[in-house]
Amino acid sequence: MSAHIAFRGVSKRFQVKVRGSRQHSEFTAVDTVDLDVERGEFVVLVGPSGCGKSTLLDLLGGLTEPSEGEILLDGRRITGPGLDRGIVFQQYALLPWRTAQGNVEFGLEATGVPRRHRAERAREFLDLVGLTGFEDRHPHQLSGGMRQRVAIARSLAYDPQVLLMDEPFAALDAQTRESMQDELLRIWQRTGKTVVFITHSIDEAVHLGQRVVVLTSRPGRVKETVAIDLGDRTRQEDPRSSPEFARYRHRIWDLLHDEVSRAQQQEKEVVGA
Ligand SMILES: Nc1ncnc2c1ncn2[C@@H]1O[C@H](COP(=O)(O)OP(=O)(O)OP(=O)(O)O)[C@@H](O)[C@H]1O
Repeated sequence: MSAHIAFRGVSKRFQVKVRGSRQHSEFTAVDTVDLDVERGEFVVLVGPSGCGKSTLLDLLGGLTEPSEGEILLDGRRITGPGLDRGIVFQQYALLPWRTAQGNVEFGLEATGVPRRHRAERAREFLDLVGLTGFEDRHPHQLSGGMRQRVAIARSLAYDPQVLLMDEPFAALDAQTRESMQDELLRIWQRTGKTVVFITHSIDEAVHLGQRVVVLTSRPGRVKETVAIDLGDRTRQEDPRSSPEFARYRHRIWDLLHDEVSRAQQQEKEVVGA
């Protein structure tokens, strides 16, 4: 059987202006990526800054098209955005003039959910992310973590098969971030969504992922995929402090270390060019 999500030889090149000239050159951001994700899986992508993580997620979201190769969702080629994929970015992208409830309902307006069901559905998903009682607050009346919960509720409410998350917790303080990670694991267990998650944090990757995909420095390729076998983290007292957790953290750190050094060298070369 074919995978739920399949990247098949996916490359992405951008045209960039050559400095001091009118000419353009091609810049390879992502190079021949092959990756399968199973239905209901939680996959985390890590890699040095600029290695093409967001580009891969944008491709999967259909926000941009591959220069080569294709991405299949249940065997169908992705050619644009769709309600089968929900995206949560680092910045909340909420409508400031709408309440939490209104923001979640907004996500449902495009899906043809009848008006009378929208309010009920929005309440249900706000409850799922622990925001019962905050329905009538506007984004500026909510904390960063709460705003991100609204964004997650909005994405989940229209029932996408896949949740794409681009550093969704990066702007949060350490404690809020950890509790959001646990919240997300619970939501993932309850909803059975497929999650593709980007992070810079090795701890976050190990805590959340069933598999962590380590990408090379630019152009992004799959360097190695690490299967994480830590059991159900939501049932453990302090899962981040176990020796197994430390071993996975070190393994991924090791894989990333060389790539980050290479990426920093590349940056210096670009600045010095
Ligand atoms: N529209 C674009 N035009 C030209 N270059 C682009 C474009 N979008 C991204 N890039 C370049 O492609 C490379 C990959 O960018 P991308 O944002 O995917 O990296 P990333 O791994 O998500 O980075 P970070 O971890 O810093 O967020 C970068 O060098 C970036 O400058």
